[in-house]
Amino acid sequence: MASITEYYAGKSVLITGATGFMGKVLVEKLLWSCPDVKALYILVRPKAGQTMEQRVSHMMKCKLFDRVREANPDFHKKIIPISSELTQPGLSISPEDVEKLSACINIVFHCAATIRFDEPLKHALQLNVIATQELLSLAQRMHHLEAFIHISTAYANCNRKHIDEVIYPPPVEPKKLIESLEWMDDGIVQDITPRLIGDRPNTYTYTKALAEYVVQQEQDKLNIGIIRPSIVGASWQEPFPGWIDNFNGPSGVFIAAGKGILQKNKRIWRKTPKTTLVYNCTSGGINPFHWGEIEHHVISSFKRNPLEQAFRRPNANITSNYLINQYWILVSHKFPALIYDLFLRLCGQKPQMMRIFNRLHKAIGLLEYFSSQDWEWNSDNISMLMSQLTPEDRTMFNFDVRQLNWPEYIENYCIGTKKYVLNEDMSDIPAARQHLRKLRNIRYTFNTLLVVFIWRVFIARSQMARNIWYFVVNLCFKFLSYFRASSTLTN
Ligand SMILES: CCCCCCCCCCCCCCCCCC(=O)SCCNC(=O)CCNC(=O)[C@H](O)C(C)(C)COP(=O)(O)OP(=O)(O)OC[C@H]1O[C@@H](n2cnc3c(N)ncnc32)[C@H](O)[C@@H]1OP(=O)(O)O
Ligand SMILES: NC(=O)C1=CN([C@@H]2O[C@H](COP(=O)(O)OP(=O)(O)OC[C@H]3O[C@@H](n4cnc5c(N)ncnc54)[C@H](OP(=O)(O)O)[C@@H]3O)[C@@H](O)[C@H]2O)C=CC1
Repeated sequence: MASITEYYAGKSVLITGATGFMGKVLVEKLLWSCPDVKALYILVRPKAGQTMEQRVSHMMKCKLFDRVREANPDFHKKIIPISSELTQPGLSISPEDVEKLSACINIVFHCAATIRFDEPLKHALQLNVIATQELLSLAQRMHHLEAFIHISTAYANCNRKHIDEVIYPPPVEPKKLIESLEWMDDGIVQDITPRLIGDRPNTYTYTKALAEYVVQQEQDKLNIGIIRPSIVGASWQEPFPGWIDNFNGPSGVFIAAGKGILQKNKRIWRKTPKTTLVYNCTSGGINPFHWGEIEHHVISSFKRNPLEQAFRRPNANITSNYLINQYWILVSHKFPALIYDLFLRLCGQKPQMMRIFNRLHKAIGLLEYFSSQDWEWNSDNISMLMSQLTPEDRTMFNFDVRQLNWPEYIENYCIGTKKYVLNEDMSDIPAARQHLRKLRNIRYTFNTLLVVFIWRVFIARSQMARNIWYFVVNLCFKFLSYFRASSTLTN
């Protein structure tokens, strides 16, 4: 049997979403571990004032590609960008490019998607479902296609508690939904979205479930693999530990905790042979790690490697009680944010803390569905795949999460958010630690002053408080006199 590296030798691969988080990692891994791959065709759109070419050249300068660049400075020659806007008919690929792709592509990886949890249904449907249909049509025109790999999510069927590696019946026939949404204006679609998505939390998981069904419909014509990752965080080992470039999933919450703007949070739990092969890529069943443990390691990691200019010391205590949670949001988030914004105003600066907290609460609210429940994923196909690999491939393409050391991983993850998301320098750590010590001293001083103030108010107003105070002071004096007397006797 050929090794994976041998399999890819001389092959042409088409990748959608190559400019995204997972797509970039895939491109890097193929270039590194399959150096004889013939070409990687990537579908890219112009964006944010940058042309397709500028975006690709910028992407290839990313630190992620350091080892590939070192091994082969001409690696960019293997990356062939194809202009494409996935929401347009025919993916807006030019006829010449369609011809080119039809003639040469051997493997397709479909990574592109909108992963926003608040995406309007029409747009999520357009990108996650209709674009997938369009890509499948294109794939059928490819004369040498060997596999179509669709990246889904382990949460596509999050309305179920036990999830097997099968395609479940879709919540609605995608074709019918597409037809009916076509004539509706955005307002109506927004109104009926909660009814349509039913027991799923957002349009993302809903449209990803529809996309799986759409892909499955082509199983007689194509060799299909559906990959369902759960939560993808920073890189584990390759190309180096801790690479991450976005705030998605738990990353934004980790950063918020590190910056000290997440003091209390709602209870979060552990997440714990066919023509179409589905792979549930999850770790909960084989190497579980609880959200509570993650919290502990994130906080201690950020205490060792603090983020710059933290608002407060890293913290994120977990509570399941709604009222306590609301209390802490008020006392620990809104009140300090108001004071800080007032301070900024007085200094002639723009207030920003309240805006940051509001955004954070919105994000936490959207993530809560996933962090507060448990799912059980069957991962037999993943185990089967692992058992079929040669020992060399198992090392080169290691996805055995049993070997993952969570505390070490979380440490690298937190450092990764500092270095690659916030672009902070590791040499600033002593100054950041000094800043944390200053924050701790401010907190101690503030708490002491607060206690003294409250006590003074009590003493002024209550006879009982005065009596207690005199009793305690008296006790202290007696203790001191006893201590003095006994030390004089010993001498
Ligand atoms: C210590 C605690 C330990 C416990 C932790 C527990 C955490 C629980 C987490 C559970 C995670 C579960 C995830 C489930 C994943 C499903 C997996 C998938 O399939 S798919 C993957 C899952 N998909 C997702 O995760 C997507 C979830 N995200 C969303 O849906 C949206 O971002 C949003 C609705 C949350 C905010 O929308 P909106 O308000 O419109 O804001 P925009 O997005 O437009 O960003 C505007 C700007 O702000 C920037 N920025 C963003 N966040 C932060 C931050 N935290 N801070 C600072 N900045 C942040 C952002 O870069 C941007 O900057 P720029 O480009 O302008 O310069
Ligand atoms: N990240 C995670 O935790 C998980 C991700 N997944 C799945 O993995 C896949 C990749 O996710 P991830 O890399 O995190 O997502 P990103 O948001 O980082 O990347 C999305 C990619 O899709 C492209 N894209 C979006 N809209 C269009 C469009 N209209 N036309 C052309 N390209 C477009 C983006 O291009 P551009 O740069 O131009 O915007 C980008 O390359 C998705 O299918 C997602 O469902 C599954 C489970 C977990």
